Amino acid sequence: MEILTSAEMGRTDRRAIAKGPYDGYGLMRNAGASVVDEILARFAEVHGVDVLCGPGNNGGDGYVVARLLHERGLDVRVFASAPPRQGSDAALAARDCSVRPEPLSVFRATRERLVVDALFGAGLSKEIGGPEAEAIGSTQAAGCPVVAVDLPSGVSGDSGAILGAAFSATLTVTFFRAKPGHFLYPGRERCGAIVVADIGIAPTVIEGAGIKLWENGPHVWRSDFPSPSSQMHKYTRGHVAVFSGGASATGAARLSARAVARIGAGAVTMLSPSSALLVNAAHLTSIMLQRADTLADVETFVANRRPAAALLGPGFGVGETARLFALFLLGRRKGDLKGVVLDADAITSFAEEPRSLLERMVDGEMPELVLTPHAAEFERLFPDIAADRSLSKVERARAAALQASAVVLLKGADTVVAAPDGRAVINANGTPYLATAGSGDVLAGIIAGLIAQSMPVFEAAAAATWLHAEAGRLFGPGLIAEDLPELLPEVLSGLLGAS
Ligand SMILES: NC(=O)C1=CN([C@@H]2O[C@H](COP(=O)(O)OP(=O)(O)OC[C@H]3O[C@@H](n4cnc5c(N)ncnc54)[C@H](OP(=O)(O)O)[C@@H]3O)[C@@H](O)[C@H]2O)[C@@H](O)CC1
Ligand SMILES: [K+]
Repeated sequence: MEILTSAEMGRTDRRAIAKGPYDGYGLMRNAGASVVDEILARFAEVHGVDVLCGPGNNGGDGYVVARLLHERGLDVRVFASAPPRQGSDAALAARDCSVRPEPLSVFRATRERLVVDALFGAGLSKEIGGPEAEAIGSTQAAGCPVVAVDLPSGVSGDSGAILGAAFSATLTVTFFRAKPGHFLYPGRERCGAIVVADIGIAPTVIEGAGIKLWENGPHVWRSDFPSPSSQMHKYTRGHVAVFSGGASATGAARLSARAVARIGAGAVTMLSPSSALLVNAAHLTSIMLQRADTLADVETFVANRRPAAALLGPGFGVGETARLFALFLLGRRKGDLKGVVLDADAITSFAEEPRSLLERMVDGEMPELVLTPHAAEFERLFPDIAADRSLSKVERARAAALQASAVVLLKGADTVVAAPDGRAVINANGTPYLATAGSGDVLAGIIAGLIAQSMPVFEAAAAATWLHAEAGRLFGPGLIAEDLPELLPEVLSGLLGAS
């Protein structure tokens, strides 16, 4: 499913109205009716409903909800912060609603009554204060259920940021398509359950509108997902080079290598410094092992063994060696090396001299780059982008992707993957159990393994994020990173079997 910004949704509304069959008030009636359907389906025991209406069209939806619930015999009260603008669709909705509005300043939430939050939606333009903030405080204190119309008021639809104060909804009903603020934190945790309602806008209305943001899922990348054929041998299924750290830091790279193998790459070679060869040898079976202390060692390996993808960073150590190896790999030709994944220490290694990475020579013949920073690593490599508080997480990842000519996977509970051409996904199937040591090493391995199997890099990074999260969900409590590669076969069976 596409995710639309407020501006894109506004354009979509206008196009839909121009195309028909619904005018603005028609769409608003459909929107209100869809909220009422959800309320009746989910809160059957509620008899009293307080509908809080703002001055814009979000408030207009609220008047429709109030009218329909009143017509069904529920005890409905309406509290309005300001009257709708004359001539607006909201004014029509208010006119048709026979429940007389009271001023929002007299509203006090009670535990037994449902609150419908129709104060602000897509048009939230400044911090919430005054009676609206008091209404939010009173609702939180009462602990009553809250149904948010479009967005919980106070949550920015574009960034998920909270402007002053925001409702914590039990349910949010949004229209046509979800907005970034439904998926990006902190907004996401304020939405409760999310329903995307059909209000009579045809999906074709956004065709050609240049929407480049999606909720991550198989629909985004399934057609590029590798499926092995009987004609393949282990090297055509992709050979991945994974770089190990020193003797006391080898576990991270082994987690990565295990994930590379489990995601279906045909062969994995661990490139290890001499100091760690014995430790790695003691732990590896199907994964090959190769000594690599110097750049010359890496050059020889790449020339002779031609890995399809390389992963550098997990447990590797920060410094000159990481920079040297990374820039060498990125200087190959794509025919020899499809892609390079730089994770963890490899990202931090460029913090002091980002230009050598960000301004490297790039042409279409060079290996693709995937960067997988968490927030702190992102800040080290892209301090200016990270400092710009006006940017949403999606916009930050996109700006970084453009600057680095790389796919950027910005981690978190709401991981965003962005490509230099502006395409981006927000991941929504994560679980808190994934926040465990080594989890990121496994993710990086899955990406490298998919690239080696010829999956395009943006799709590979998006697929890896989703599969990794699915594995985490499958295991649940008690998850450690070692479990994740072992769960991939089951996740893959579900994915490949279902299609
Ligand atoms: N046909 C359609 O398009 C459809 C639209 N639909 C519905 O319309 C909603 C969007 O409507 P909208 O654009 O009127 O914006 P909305 O969120 O109601 O607020 C704007 C008003 O609030 C004010 N305001 C903002 N922030 C404030 C603050 N902190 N404190 C105080 N005031 C503040 C702002 O003031 P201003 O910024 O102009 O000064 C303006 O007066 C959308 O979310 C969906 O629910 C559906 O019915 C389907 C069809
Ligand atoms: K709202």
